[in-house]
This record gives sequence, structure tokens and C-alpha cells, in this order.
Amino acid sequence: MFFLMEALPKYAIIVAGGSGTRMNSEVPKQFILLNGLPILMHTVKNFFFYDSKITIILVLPSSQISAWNHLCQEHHFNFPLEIVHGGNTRFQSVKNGLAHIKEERGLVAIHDGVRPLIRKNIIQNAFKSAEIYGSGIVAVNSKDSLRVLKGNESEAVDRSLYKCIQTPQCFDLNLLKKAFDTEELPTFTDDATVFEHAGHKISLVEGGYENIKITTPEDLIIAEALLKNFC
Ligand SMILES: Nc1ccn([C@@H]2O[C@H](COP(=O)(O)OP(=O)(O)OP(=O)(O)O)[C@@H](O)[C@H]2O)c(=O)n1
Ligand SMILES: C[C@](O)(CO)[C@H](O)COP(=O)(O)O
Repeated sequence: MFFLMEALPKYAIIVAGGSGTRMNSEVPKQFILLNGLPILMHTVKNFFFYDSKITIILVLPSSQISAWNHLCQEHHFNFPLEIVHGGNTRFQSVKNGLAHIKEERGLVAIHDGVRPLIRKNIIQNAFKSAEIYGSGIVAVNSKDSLRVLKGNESEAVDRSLYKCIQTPQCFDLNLLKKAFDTEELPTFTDDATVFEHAGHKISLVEGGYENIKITTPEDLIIAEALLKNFC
């Protein structure tokens, strides 16, 4: 006898609740135009192109929700989105996004709104890993040599022992919700650190060098160039 396994519902929490202090721009960095479209719209589109049925929760600073609505009108951006208010830290913004999802069963991707160059196959592999192992965290090898600081000195380390962590970070929804039901710690630099703190194993998935996080002004030039060949 064969049983058809029902596909797990998929969610993406796109966090764009930050203020972009390192970008030092007048416009919140997630709204800066890249090739004529706000960064955040490029990011959202990639998730819908990955799966048109995915539920997207977009986390925005409370003060920027009306600006976002105006941008959507201006750019005829009509993808269905569930808007959630951001928190003071990325951890709080993710927590707000998770609280918005009432269901317990499913898979969830957490993705930085300012990583607009995320490819469909990477999202797919991260979700697949989360379905099988509970987590799928996108990462790349370091292209640079690495050194560890020792007081005023430094010492070379074997870079093959390290990975540079990106997003999306995909998880079993129920496990991630429980993991976020904790006090925020300074060591929580991403979602994998929260999941690991709750006692779960982290499974890494190959990311991409073009999947940059737009953080400082030169990243805009790189992202704009990469977007010209991105499809
Ligand atoms: N309170 C916060 C802080 C950050 N983020 C989001 O987390 C992602 C990665 O953060 P980062 O690049 O550090 O963005 P900012 O916090 O905006 O930048 P900065 O640290 O320079 O102020 C961004 O999409 C950002 O909007 C968020 O949703 N809520
Ligand atoms: C989540 C993240 O993008 C993984 O690389 C990163 O940790 C966010 O860091 P930031 O401190 O918000 O720049």
C-alpha cells in the first residue's frame, strides 16, 4: 500500500526591520534602488519565483510601513505579503515574524531583505535540508586567508575549518519557534545560533558568492553589476 506524503507548508520570513546605519544613506538601505527597483523587491521576487505558493512574511520597521506601501504602488508591486512590525534587533524581528505564523507544522526560511541575489536552487536546497535534517543553513568557503587575534598579535588559522554564513537559513517551523522562545543573547548573530543554542544540529548547504548582504556603500555597486546578469 502507498501513502502520498502531503507537502509541508512553506513560509519565508524576510527581515527588513533594520535601519542600515553602516550604509549611512538617507533612504533606508532596503529601499535603495538597484537597477530601478528597491533592493527589497528584488529579494521578495526571488522567493515568489522559487515557489508562487509560499507564504511570505515581510518584517519592516513600524516607521517605514507606509513608505513601503507607497513604493509598492509606484512600482506596481502586487505580490501577496503579510506585513509584520520589526523589533529593535534582528532576533526580535525574526521572533515577531515567527509569532505571526499561527501554524506549528511546516518549513520556514529566514532571509535578509538586503540579500537580493539569492538563487532559486539555493533556496530549494536549503528547504530540502530543513525537511530532512531540521535545518539548512547557506554557507560558502572563505576566499580570504584568516587569522585569529591573540591580544596585540594574530595567528594564522586553517581556513578550511571555517565557513562564511549567509541566508536563507531554513528550519522545521515548530523547532525554530521553540528555539526562539528564549532570552536574546549577544551570541545570537543569526538564526542558526539560536537553533543551536536550543540543542539542535546545524546542517550546512552550499551558498553562492553573489549572495552578498548589502551592508556598506560599495556593496551597492557590486550588487547592481551582478543584478544585470541575474535571472
Ligand atoms: N532590528 C532589525 C535589524 C536588522 N534587521 C534586518 O536584518 C538584515 C541583516 O541586517 P543588517 O545588514 O545588519 O541590516 P541593518 O541592521 O539595517 O544594518 P546596520 O547593522 O548597518 O544598521 C537586514 O535585512 C535588516 O533589515 C531586522 O529585520 N531588524
Ligand atoms: C544573518 C547574517 O546575514 C548571516 O551572515 C548576518 O549574521 C547578519 O549580520 P549583521 O550583524 O546583521 O550584519
